[in-house]
Amino acid sequence: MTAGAEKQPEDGSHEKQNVHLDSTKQAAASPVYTMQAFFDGKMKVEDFARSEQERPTVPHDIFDDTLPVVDIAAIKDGTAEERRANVVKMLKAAKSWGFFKISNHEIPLQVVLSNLQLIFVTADHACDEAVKRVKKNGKQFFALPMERKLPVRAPDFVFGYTGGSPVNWKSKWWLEALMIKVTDEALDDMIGQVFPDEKDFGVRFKEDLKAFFSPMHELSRFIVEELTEALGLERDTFTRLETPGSNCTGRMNHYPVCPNPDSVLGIPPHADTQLLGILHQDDTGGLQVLKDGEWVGIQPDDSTFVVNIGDTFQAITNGILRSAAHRAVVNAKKDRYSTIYFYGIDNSITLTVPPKLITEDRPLKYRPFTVREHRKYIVDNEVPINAVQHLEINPEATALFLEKLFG
Ligand SMILES: O=C(O)CCC(=O)C(=O)O
Ligand SMILES: [Fe+2]
Repeated sequence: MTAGAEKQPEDGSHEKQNVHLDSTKQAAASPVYTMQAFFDGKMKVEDFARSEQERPTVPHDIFDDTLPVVDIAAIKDGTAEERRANVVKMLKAAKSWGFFKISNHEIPLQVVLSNLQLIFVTADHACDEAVKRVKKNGKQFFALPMERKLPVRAPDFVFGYTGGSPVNWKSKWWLEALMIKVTDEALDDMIGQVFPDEKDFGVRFKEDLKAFFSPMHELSRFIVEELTEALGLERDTFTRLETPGSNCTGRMNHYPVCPNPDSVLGIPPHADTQLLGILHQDDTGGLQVLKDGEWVGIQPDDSTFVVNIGDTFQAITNGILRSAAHRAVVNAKKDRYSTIYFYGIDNSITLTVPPKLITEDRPLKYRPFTVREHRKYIVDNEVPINAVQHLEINPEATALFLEKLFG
């Protein structure tokens, strides 16, 4: 998730990866995180234990293979019939599951793996020369000692390194994550901070990250626009709200192996904030989606990515698209890694549902909101499962709004 409670100018212009603070100041401003406390011996696995009702009932390696798979190449270059069939399938999945897989997306897996292995290494995939070199040098981000990772931490819990959830939260997360705002400035900040003495490596690292982020960005826009058009709106109704103040973020999650996986959660049930996310998970398994009240394990496979609708897309489509709750469970055998590209629109613009999506059968459900305020709500409330509900309006307010809108 890309949640945060940054205290920054309302125009969002100064939202950046805050890595320049000196570490003493950072330490004072930032919470201590659960995995950090665990690695330091200050927390035990038992301290991560969830209540009976919250515990994962489905293990990490039990999957359901019914998640729809959408063929992106067929939408781009297929016959009219193939295109229609896949767009219909995608819209249906976005409404019912809030999740779908995409195949033939034209982003070579190696692009994801080789550059992200610079951050974390999934040994099975370590075939690329660059990856081997990085492994040997021990430069993978997550393998760095905590004191080198922590300064990349942003106190706003949006961009930077977080070693779990803040220890003072009720919810104790078993993961560490790196969130990178996808701008040149943010990437330079992060790389300069982590690898200050290795300029050549830094340049290559950044090139590799961008080689991943750029096509993910294009792919995200394409999917958003196809869904928008399928809803009967102008194609760029939402993508035109993308600005430099948008929240397009890369997120890398590392779930360390856990001796007692049935009692903890990597990430508890939540929905993502932005318009959509595109996820790659390694072959371990652990992503689970709430579908019709049941937790469904999503089978890892290297030929597809997993796409999910975020709260912002649900709210600005008047609830037509679904931002589904999902969670990550961990296991006792092997570390797990996942990588997500989150596509977001401007943080500060007031978003409203397009009138075309408000009908007698589907009255206006969500009040005007900004992405920034929604993210703040999510963090302030420790990432609740159905955060989007706080954007709902009550019937009286709806009637007033509709009267204003339609006279
Ligand atoms: O690791 C996963 O599979 C899910 C991660 C996730 O939901 C998130 O980072 O928001
Ligand atoms: Fe998520």
